[in-house]
Amino acid sequence: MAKRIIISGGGTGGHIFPAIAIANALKRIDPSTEILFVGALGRMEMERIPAAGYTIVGLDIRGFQRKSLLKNLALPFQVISSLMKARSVIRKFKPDAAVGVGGYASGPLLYMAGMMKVPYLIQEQNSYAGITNKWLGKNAKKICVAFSGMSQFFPADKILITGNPIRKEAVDIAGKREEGLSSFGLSLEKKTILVTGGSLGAGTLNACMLKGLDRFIEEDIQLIWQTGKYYYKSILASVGDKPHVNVCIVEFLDHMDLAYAAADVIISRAGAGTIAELYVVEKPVILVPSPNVAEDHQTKNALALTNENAAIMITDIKASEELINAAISLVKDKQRCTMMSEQIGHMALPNADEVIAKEVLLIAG
Ligand SMILES: CC(=O)N[C@H]1[C@@H](OP(=O)(O)OP(=O)(O)OC[C@H]2O[C@@H](n3ccc(=O)[nH]c3=O)[C@H](O)[C@@H]2O)O[C@H](CO)[C@@H](O)[C@@H]1O
Repeated sequence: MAKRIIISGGGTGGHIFPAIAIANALKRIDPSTEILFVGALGRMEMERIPAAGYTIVGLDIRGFQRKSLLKNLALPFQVISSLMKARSVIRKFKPDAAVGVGGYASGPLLYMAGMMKVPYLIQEQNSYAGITNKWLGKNAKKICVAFSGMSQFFPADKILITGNPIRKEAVDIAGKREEGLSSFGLSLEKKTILVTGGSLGAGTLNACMLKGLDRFIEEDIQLIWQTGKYYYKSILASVGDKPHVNVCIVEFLDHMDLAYAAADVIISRAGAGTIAELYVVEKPVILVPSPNVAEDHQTKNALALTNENAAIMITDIKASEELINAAISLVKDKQRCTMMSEQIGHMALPNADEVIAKEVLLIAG
């Protein structure tokens, strides 16, 4: 009989896209699987999940606001109302299993799933687990992770190292270089650097690109520059409405495959999902880990690559000084690019999406 699965979580692309990858794999294995997403109202998942063709229900839940304690006054009420809504969603949808990918909505949904005896699986993308996932891990049937050493956060007998699930369409780049460059209005003859700050963009990378823009233009190197939603308008205001022909500035890349295919070199934050994709697209990459994440986990993500000579890492603090020169010399160094592409390709854990989907179906009975 067709299984019914709830997938919960979101907040940033780092949680949303693995969730979509798992859903797509569930559908590939059994197209009759019924999937319902549960996210947080007002967050990115409320747009991205329907765009991927799935139904989502929103809970009115936010995280703890460290910057404004006043804003937390409503938090206990939000938690209670989210738990009630999670209970009614579970009652109505009657899932055989639930999946949590992290983000605000995972907490109330998985807690209620546990209370209502719905078996659940957690997918943890990072080498560090937050407090909610650690707590939810106790009652999980399975915890799928991408890094070793996760038994410090979760019961060892429930852990399965699967790697991070990625959307197949985001990394399907074979034969798409020309289409990719044309889609960004760029020339096929010139070297091209893709700059991505993860799903929300990165202030440091944007500042570096602004500072180095003239250097790239002098060197006749093309840029696909993803700014992120929050920075887009101010970057355009600084660069001017009509940037140089070598430069394509976008708020968000809807077709990662075309951007990856067009790039000779990639400059990126070190989010776990992006890294899992970089393993597969096999391009030379410079990682600038975000210093603003729990336990500095992006540096750990990046070190896994630099230890294998599979990427260059530049710290956030040194980026302003070093990034532009490093990128220009890398894109001109064919031999180093080839070596780095080979090394990064060895790190892929393919088919994480299907391995996880099979585990979900297993716990769903
Ligand atoms: C600041 C922050 O909290 N970052 C965290 C967040 O990163 P973030 O949300 O940036 O997520 P990742 O880097 O893991 O993945 C980004 C995802 O967004 C997609 N994408 C990105 C840009 C774009 O324009 N279009 C697009 O589709 C990428 O293809 C990728 O699938 O979640 C990750 C996974 O939990 C963590 O490792 C990061 O530390």
